[in-house]
Amino acid sequence: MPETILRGEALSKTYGSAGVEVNALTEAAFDIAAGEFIVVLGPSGSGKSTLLNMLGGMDRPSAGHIWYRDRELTQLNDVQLSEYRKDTVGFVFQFFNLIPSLTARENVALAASIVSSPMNPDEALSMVGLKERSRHFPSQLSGGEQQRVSIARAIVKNPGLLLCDEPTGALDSKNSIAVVNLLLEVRKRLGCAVITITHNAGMAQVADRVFYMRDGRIERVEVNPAPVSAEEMTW
Ligand SMILES: Nc1ncnc2c1ncn2[C@@H]1O[C@H](COP(=O)(O)OP(=O)(O)OP(=O)(O)O)[C@@H](O)[C@H]1O
Repeated sequence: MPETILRGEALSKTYGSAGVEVNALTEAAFDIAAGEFIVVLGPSGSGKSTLLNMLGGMDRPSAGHIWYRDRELTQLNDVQLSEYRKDTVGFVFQFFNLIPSLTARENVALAASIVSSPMNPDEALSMVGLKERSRHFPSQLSGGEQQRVSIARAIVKNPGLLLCDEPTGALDSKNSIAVVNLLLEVRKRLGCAVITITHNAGMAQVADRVFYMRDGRIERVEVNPAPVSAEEMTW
């Protein structure tokens, strides 16, 4: 039985002050195992990003508890939470967020330079199939290639957790399938849990489990009895 690495208990997040409060997340509870691939689906405003922000230590819940392995994130001080974000969590964003003045390799090497046990940047770029493009700047790469560099930047940390916010949102179907394929490959090679928000319900076909969110709640969780490969997905 794979080890549970993330656990949430009665997790809630309220934004705003009295009178104009938004309950972005309400009493979310979950267990996520090492190596699991979780897809989070839900309408706009249903709380997907809020949930991801809590898991990545980018924000703190208003109530409830989160554990990463045996550390309760909700008990960490700001410095400890920043260490957790830096060393444990890889982030992949919709619009890549690469530093335009740095080459692909420099973007990856910069991430490697600030963590405690990084992978070799060239190895990370090889894993995403971009070793030969390592001297290119982001503007010299296609969207799909930029997203692969951003995945290399996330995995060079050797993260226990890879959090993706609409990783295919800016890509065409061919590049989207390639990115999903890569996320599955990374999960297999590194054994990290992958949690990805998407508006493309097709991605649910590759997931181990799908979290369906609505009005700030994890409305239901479905186990996928037969996850398919990225190539078999209908996009
Ligand atoms: N910093 C904030 N201040 C105030 N309200 C916020 C803040 N962040 C999110 N919200 C509100 O919380 C609710 C959930 O937002 P969230 O961004 O988590 O939804 P989402 O499912 O990720 O949406 P989308 O698919 O559009 O990105 C929304 O009503 C949103 O307006």
